[in-house]
Amino acid sequence: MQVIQHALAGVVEFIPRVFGDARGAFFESFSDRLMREAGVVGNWVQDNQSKSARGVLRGLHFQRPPHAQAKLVRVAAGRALDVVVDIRRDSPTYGQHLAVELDASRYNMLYVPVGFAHGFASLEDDTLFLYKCTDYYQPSAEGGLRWDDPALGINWGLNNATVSDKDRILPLLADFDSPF
Ligand SMILES: Cc1cn([C@H]2C[C@H](O)[C@@H](COP(=O)(O)OP(=O)(O)O[C@H]3O[C@H](C)C(=O)[C@H](O)[C@H]3O)O2)c(=O)[nH]c1=O
Repeated sequence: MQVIQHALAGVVEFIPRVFGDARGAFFESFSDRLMREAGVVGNWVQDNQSKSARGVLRGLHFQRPPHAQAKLVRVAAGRALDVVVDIRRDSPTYGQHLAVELDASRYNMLYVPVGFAHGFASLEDDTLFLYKCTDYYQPSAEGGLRWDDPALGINWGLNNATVSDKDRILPLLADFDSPF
C-alpha cells in the first residue's frame, strides 16, 4: 500500500494494493494493521455511506469534542473532490485546506484527523461516498464552515453546487470559534 503524508500535518492518503485479474479487481478497503503501520490509530465505530448526483456538495462539517470524529473516506463509485480544512487553533496551517480527488478507479482513500472540517463535491452522478468514523453521530455536537467562504479559497471544481439548506448557513471562518 502506498502512503502519502500530505502537507497538512496528520492528513494521510492511502493507495491500496489492487489485485486485478480476468474477473475484475480485489483490494483490502480497510486494514487497521496497515493504518497503524502508517501511524494512524483509530477506534473505528461507525461506517457511513452517501450517494450524490454530480454537482452535490456536502460540507464543511465536523463534530465538536467530546464527540469529535476522525474519518477515513473513499469513493466506491464515481469521483469526488474531497476537501479538508485545518481548524486546529494552534496549527501553523490553521484555515488552510487540502483538496484530494477520490476516484473509485484509483481506490485511493484519505485519513481526516480530528481538528479538520471535511466536505466533498461529487464530480459524477451516483458517486458513492463511504467513510469510517471514530465516534458516533451526535447531532448536538455538529459544527461546520461555509463551503464558499472566500477566506478559505476552495476551488470545488463545480459551476453550480447543490447544497443543503443547513450547509448554506454555516459560519464564515472570520465568525468561527474553533473548538479544537
Ligand atoms: C452524518 C450523519 C447524518 N445522519 C442523518 C441526519 C440527517 O437526517 C441525514 C443527512 O445528514 P446530513 O445532511 O448531515 O448528511 P451530510 O451532509 O452528508 O453530512 C456528512 O457530510 C460530510 C461530508 C461529513 O464529513 C460528515 O460526515 C457528515 O456531516 O442523515 C445520521 O443518521 N448519521 C450520521 O452520521
